[in-house]
Amino acid sequence: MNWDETGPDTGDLTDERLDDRLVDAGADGEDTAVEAALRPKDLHEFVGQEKVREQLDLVLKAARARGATADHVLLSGAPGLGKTTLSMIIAAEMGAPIRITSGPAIQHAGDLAAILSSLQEGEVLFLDEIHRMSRPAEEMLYMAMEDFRVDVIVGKGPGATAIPLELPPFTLVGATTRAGLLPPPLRDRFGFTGHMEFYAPTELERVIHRSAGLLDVAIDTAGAAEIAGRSRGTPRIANRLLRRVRDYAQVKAEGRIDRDIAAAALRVYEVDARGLDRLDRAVLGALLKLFGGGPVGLSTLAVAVGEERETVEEVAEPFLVREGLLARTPRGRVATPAAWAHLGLVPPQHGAKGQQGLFGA
Ligand SMILES: Nc1ncnc2c1ncn2[C@@H]1O[C@H](COP(=O)(O)OP(=O)(O)OP(=O)(O)O)[C@@H](O)[C@H]1O
Repeated sequence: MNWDETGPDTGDLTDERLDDRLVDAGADGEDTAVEAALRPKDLHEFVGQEKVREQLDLVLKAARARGATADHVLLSGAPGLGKTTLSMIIAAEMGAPIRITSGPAIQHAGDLAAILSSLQEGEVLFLDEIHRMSRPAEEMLYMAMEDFRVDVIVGKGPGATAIPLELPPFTLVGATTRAGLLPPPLRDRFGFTGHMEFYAPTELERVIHRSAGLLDVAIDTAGAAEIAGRSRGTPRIANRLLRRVRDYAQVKAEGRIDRDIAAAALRVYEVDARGLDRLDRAVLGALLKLFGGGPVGLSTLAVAVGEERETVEEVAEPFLVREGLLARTPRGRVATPAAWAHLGLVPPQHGAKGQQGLFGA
């Protein structure tokens, strides 16, 4: 591979393109529809996350044995790792209904009071992105979680009065991508906290085989391994890549997925063997080819790939850092030896490093 063949061609990395990123761990419209069908229905079917599963199993069994409502549960972890799925499993295991809402949807304490006061006894309330709730709603939640009671404020100013409202016992399942952002008083009110880890490739293979079965797609072991290796440790991405590979297999291979078909399909969709897409490779390519592997400042790197600073920092970099391909240092972004190897390039010899330090952070 040389520079002339692979210069960072970033012309069409528009916002719409970013919305369509196959390797984005967030849910899109198509996911929402299909995910309902692919969600495991009980803890037994839920793949991986052994620790969380084992601990949660105990919490739920003990609550059932006591005939009590389960303790409040906090689930933390990156998008697409199964927090919503687990909350539904908690409700199913407790034989309870579930109400699903999210922090950003609750901007006023009154919004939360309306939801809480309409819960049934034992109901599971799933609050996604709990760290994004407004402060007054958060404070109302403290009392609701601890005492199953809220104070509804009626009126304004000096004449305002607090009317206490008893709530039925319920189980709050809070989900957050960043447990560290939760104020300690909120974190402390959860009886159980489960941290969801990225999945190992073998676990993702199991997710893919399970989903292929539900979607009635024929896939062999090597085909599932090929998709798993490109799924960035995330079941949502694994399921999405499986659906795209299925499309390709239907058109080109009578619907059967093996290693070659999976690899060929994902080449078409520009997801490489390690799960990097076009944006990731453009960032890495610019860092290596234009700046000799860095250090280079984030703004300079962003200009080089024709993207916003935030896009590079928030969309591309987290996975590159996680994969050990890029490091954020006080002097700027630096490529690791693995990055050179991944793009099939040879790092410059020491003499060529005269550029270092020219590009500020
Ligand atoms: N452990 C698992 N086993 C099998 N499938 C899983 C597992 N975890 C997640 N999935 C599948 O991945 C998809 C995404 O899961 P889910 O919606 O629960 O993720 P999430 O962590 O709630 O994401 P977000 O934070 O973006 O809402 C679903 O289709 C689900 O079926």
